[in-house]
Amino acid sequence: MVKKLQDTTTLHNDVKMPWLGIGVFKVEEGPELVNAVKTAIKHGYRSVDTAAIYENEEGVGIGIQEGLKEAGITREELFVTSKVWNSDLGYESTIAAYETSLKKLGLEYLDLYLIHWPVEGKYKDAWRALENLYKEGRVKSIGVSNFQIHHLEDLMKAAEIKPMVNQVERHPRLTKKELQAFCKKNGIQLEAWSPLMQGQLLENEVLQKIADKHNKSVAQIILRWDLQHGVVIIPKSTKEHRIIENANVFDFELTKEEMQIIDDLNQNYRVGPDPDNFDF
Ligand SMILES: NC(=O)C1=CN([C@@H]2O[C@H](COP(=O)(O)OP(=O)(O)OC[C@H]3O[C@@H](n4cnc5c(N)ncnc54)[C@H](OP(=O)(O)O)[C@@H]3O)[C@@H](O)[C@H]2O)C=CC1
Repeated sequence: MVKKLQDTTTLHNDVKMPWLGIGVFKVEEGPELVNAVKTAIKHGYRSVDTAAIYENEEGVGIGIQEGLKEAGITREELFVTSKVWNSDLGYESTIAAYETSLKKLGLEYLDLYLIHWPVEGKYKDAWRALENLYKEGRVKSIGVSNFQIHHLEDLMKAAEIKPMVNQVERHPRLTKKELQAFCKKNGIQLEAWSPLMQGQLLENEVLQKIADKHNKSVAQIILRWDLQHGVVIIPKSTKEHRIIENANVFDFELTKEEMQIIDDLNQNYRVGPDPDNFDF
């Protein structure tokens, strides 16, 4: 059972990944971004999730440097994720994209590098690039994002190394039960993006009732539900009180019945694009 903010899950290559990190999607370069990353590290977060397409890797890098300094911890104590964007998928272009991300972040390596979207006809070459970066020791772990079961099956047929992580949209309205089971069976760690459904679930009455019972917020109930399902979470907030709130999910436990009630909220409803039907 996950007990504290700095607890980790062990990926199939034995790398340890924190169960909880901060996401920074849609946070533009500038002081708000730098502060969010710094504040998260100050409050004990040890994982940061960004992507080339967010166009904020430079600010994330500054936030990391300042956060490490203020918290008095080393780079090795932090887990940093970025993602290669669709237009860069390809062998050489993916390697080049990795270099660019490192440069922008001001880092010498990433803990996790992901293929952002499963662009047909492109993700296998990109995966070979990730495998080589990994084999050369230039990235600690590699994975994918927005991959459905059939994408994973297809990739694994050609792959030498199995993805360590699959980061997908997941929240109580989109529980992805089959994908979760598939990932578990194959030793692929599932990670939830938009775990709070971008803030759209926070008024839900069913969740509010459970929250009241535990004297917690709806956001905390959802995040706890993920953790108890063995899913890594990266909620985004730029506000200090919410950054603290979202990390305060290690001192209570949902009952089996409560877990089931939340599972039953599933409607296969997405806030983001469909990985089987996107055109970017
Ligand atoms: N791989 C992929 O394709 C994708 C990955 N991601 C990653 O996942 C991360 C999280 O997903 P994201 O889409 O940002 O959405 P989230 O589900 O994390 O929701 C973020 C929204 O909820 C608000 N919020 C956060 N905490 C609370 C709280 N405790 N109470 C009330 N409101 C709250 C935030 O506002 P405020 O900041 O004002 O607090 C923000 O508007 C991203 O930042 C990104 O790193 C996201 C989308 C796609």
